[in-house]
Formats: sequence, C-alpha cells, structure tokens
Amino acid sequence: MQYVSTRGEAPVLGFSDVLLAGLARDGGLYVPESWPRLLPSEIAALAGKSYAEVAFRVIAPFVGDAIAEADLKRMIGEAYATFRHPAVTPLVQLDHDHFVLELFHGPTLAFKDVAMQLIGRLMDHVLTERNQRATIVGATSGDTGGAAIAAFQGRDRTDMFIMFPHGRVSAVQQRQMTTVADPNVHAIALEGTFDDAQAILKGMFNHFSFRDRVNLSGVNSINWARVVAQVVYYFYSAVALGSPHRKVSFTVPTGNFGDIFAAFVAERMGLPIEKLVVATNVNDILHRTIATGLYEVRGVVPSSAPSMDIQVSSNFERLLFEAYGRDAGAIRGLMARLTQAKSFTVADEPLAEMRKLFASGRADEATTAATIRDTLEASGYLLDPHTAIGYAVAKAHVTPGVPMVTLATAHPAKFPDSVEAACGIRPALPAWLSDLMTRPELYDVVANDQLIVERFVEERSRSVKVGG
Ligand SMILES: Cc1ncc(COP(=O)(O)O)c(C=O)c1O
Ligand SMILES: N[C@@H](CCOP(=O)(O)O)C(=O)O
Repeated sequence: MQYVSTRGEAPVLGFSDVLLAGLARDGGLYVPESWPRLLPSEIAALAGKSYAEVAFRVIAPFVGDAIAEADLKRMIGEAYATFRHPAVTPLVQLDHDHFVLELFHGPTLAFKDVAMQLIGRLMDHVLTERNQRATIVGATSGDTGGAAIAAFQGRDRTDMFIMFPHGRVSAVQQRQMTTVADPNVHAIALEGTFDDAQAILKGMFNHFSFRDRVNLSGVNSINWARVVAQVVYYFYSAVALGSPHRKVSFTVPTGNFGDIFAAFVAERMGLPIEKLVVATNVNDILHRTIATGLYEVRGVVPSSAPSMDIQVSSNFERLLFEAYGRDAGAIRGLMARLTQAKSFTVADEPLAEMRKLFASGRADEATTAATIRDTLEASGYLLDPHTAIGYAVAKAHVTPGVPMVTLATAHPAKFPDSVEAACGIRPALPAWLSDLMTRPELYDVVANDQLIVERFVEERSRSVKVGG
C-alpha cells in the first residue's frame, strides 16, 4: 500500500515511512492511494471474532508487506492485552436503538489508548529494524498526550515531547502527563491553546533543517497509523449490531476530526453506515462548516470538555481531499486561504458530497451538564462531558430501527469536577490509578513560540544527529 499527500507535492511513501513521517513534507496529510475494500462476506466473517482478530483483518491491508504478518499479529495482541475489559471496547445499550461504545478501558482511560498502544509498538519495531531513533513531538488538548506518554515511556528508541495548553486540561489529564519519571518523556506546559500547540507542531515539521536534525516524528492524528487503528472499533461494534446485514449510525464527539474520519474510512472500506454525526461543544467550527459551508476560525472557549476545545481541526483536510475528488490543487488553495484569512468556503458540490454521509450538532455547557444528570437519572449510567456532548447530539439523529452508537471517548473520572458539578457524583479513579493525584509532577512551562520550543526539544532529545 502506498500513501499520497492531500497537497500532492510530497513523496509517495509506503506504510513504514508514513508511520515515521508525521506530516507530509508539503504540509499535507498522508492518505492511502486507494481504499482497500472488505466484501460483505468478509465483514460478516468478523462476527464473533476477538477485538485483536478484527484489528488484524482491518489493519493488515493498510500495512501490506511493510511488516511481517506474524509481527503485526503479535503487536496487535500485546496492544489490546493492556485493556482492562475482555471485549476491549464494549457496547452498552442505554436506550431503544441507542448504544455507547466504551473506548476508555485502556491505560489512560481515553479512546486515544486504542491507537497509541499499537503505534508505540509499531514505531519501536520499525525503528529497531532500521537501527534508528526518533524525536516524537505531540500536541494535546488533554488525552493524546497522556496516552502517547503511556505508550512510549521507557522506550529506548524514542524521545517524547508533549505540549499541552497550560491551565486548560483537567488535573487528571495533566498528571497523566507530568508524573511519569522516565527520562525519554518531557511534558511541556505551553503558554497558549491547543491550536497554538498544533500550529507549532506543524511549523516544526515544515522547518526541514530542524525536522531532519532531530529525526522528527509525530503521534497526533497527523500520523496515518493513528487513524487506521481507530477504524477497527467501527467494524467491531457494527458487526456486533448486525452489520453488514444492517446499517448502523455513529455519533462522534469531535475536535481534531481524527476519530470520525476513521469512521469515514470504515465506510469507504465497505461498512454500511447510515449516518456519521459530528458532535461539537461550544467550539463548534465543524458543526458550523457542515451546516453552512463556511470554515471560520474563531477564538477557542475553555469548556467542560477540554479535549474538544479545538478550532483548527487537522483531519478535516483529509475529508476535504475526498470531497473535492482528491484534487490536491484545490486543497492547497483552501489551506492557503485558511492561513491568510483564517477561513475558507467549501464549494457547493463537495459540501453536498459530505452531507450525504455526515450530519452535525452542537451541545453547549448547560446541555452537556443536563445530559450527564438526565442520563444518570434515566439509566444509572455516568457519562463524561465529551461523551455527553455526543449523546445529546445523537438523540436528534436516531432513526427508528437503525442502531445509533455514540462513542464514549473518555472515562468520567478524568473530569471529576465537571461531572460532580453536573450531577453531584464525583467519579473515582480506578484503584490502579488511585495514587495519581499525589505523585510528584515534572514539567516545564514554555513560551508559545516555535523557536523556543524547538530549542527546548533539541537540547533534551537524544535523537539529535551529531553534526546534523
Ligand atoms: C475525550 C475526547 N473526546 C473527543 C475527542 C475528539 O476526538 P478527535 O480529535 O479525534 O475528533 C478527544 C480528542 O481528541 C478526546 O480526548
Ligand atoms: N483531543 C486531542 C487533540 C489532539 O488530537 P489528535 O487526535 O490529533 O492527537 C487530545 O486529547 O489531545
């Protein structure tokens, strides 16, 4: 399988190179040259298989011959053995036709673990084969950072730097990043927003001398492998609900558009999906875009769902590429306008194309809190604020007879203050994390400035090329 950039001006790469490359060298995002398809009979054959078996069937076509089958199977097996639920990502029915897909049974209690536990192993494998080291820099609004650190801590071939927006993540999220003592891990409290952190990260990838000197790699959803690993649970849950004989809809609490783009990939691969619903919080750029066609960046507003406090939604570029019929020139034009004017308009035809599959909605802070409270009362189930946004938006999109699956992207114990304020119950961390709030913290506060962050990284990374 070969990969092309959404901007059409970067080298075409195979899976292992895409895994290590992060952002394409033309500033675009890598996508497969064509979509692998699973026949209805192959989808039907996934019924009753373990999560790891489904993962292998779904991921293998994207890997091709880049990694030996036995190694891929072993790494998938190891990755999902870290989850503390036998089903890995169990479905829970909360209402007639409405289910939540619990993605938070991994080491850091968020859906990011699903991809990150595999990527940590894949990267280590490829770096070892090539006898290389890499500097991984990541931007997080709260969950990617902790999951990345859990997946890479102590790994010999990587140095990891995670930028989180200072003061804008929950205390649990912060401590999952700042209480890890392994010398290859560096938590950076950036004096800015997540969008600032992501812009710095993309700036680093576009600063080629720095990029090459530190052998820069990324584990944000810039990285194609992140998206692929997330495709699996759409197949796994849909098959459990009767696919391919029955269509399923999904509602996804959305920020950087990686998770819901993975659902789109599942659909391209042949999974019969009725609707994909984009659920946003008050930072609703994606809802506004799907409703009006205008993608317009506004100031980010801190919310009770901090991981979704995002304005510049990285993976939306991948959807635009598809909706514009893979016209890389058109994408370059849109992205140039975004840089200059902080907005662009999606043309009528691609917008209509998107709306065939995608719908959207927004939940404000009051609705989010009310949804946590009402769902607890109605079914005894405690939602985290991100999942509550999805659940609230999904309700307006349930079609009788079509199962609606809302993705439960984080455990409520990651956001105890907001959950308690909403419903009076303060969710406790699981026993194996019970000392998290008393562990010593280690992090550096760094200015919102690309060159300052680069200097910080370069001084500490053991992956800098000598004389480079
Ligand atoms: C708990 C939670 N829900 C939802 C999202 C949004 O996911 P995505 O950025 O893939 O759209 C995030 C952040 O990625 C998150 O951490
Ligand atoms: N919500 C994310 C933001 C980064 O998204 P990613 O999917 O590109 O890693 C977070 O929790 O950090």
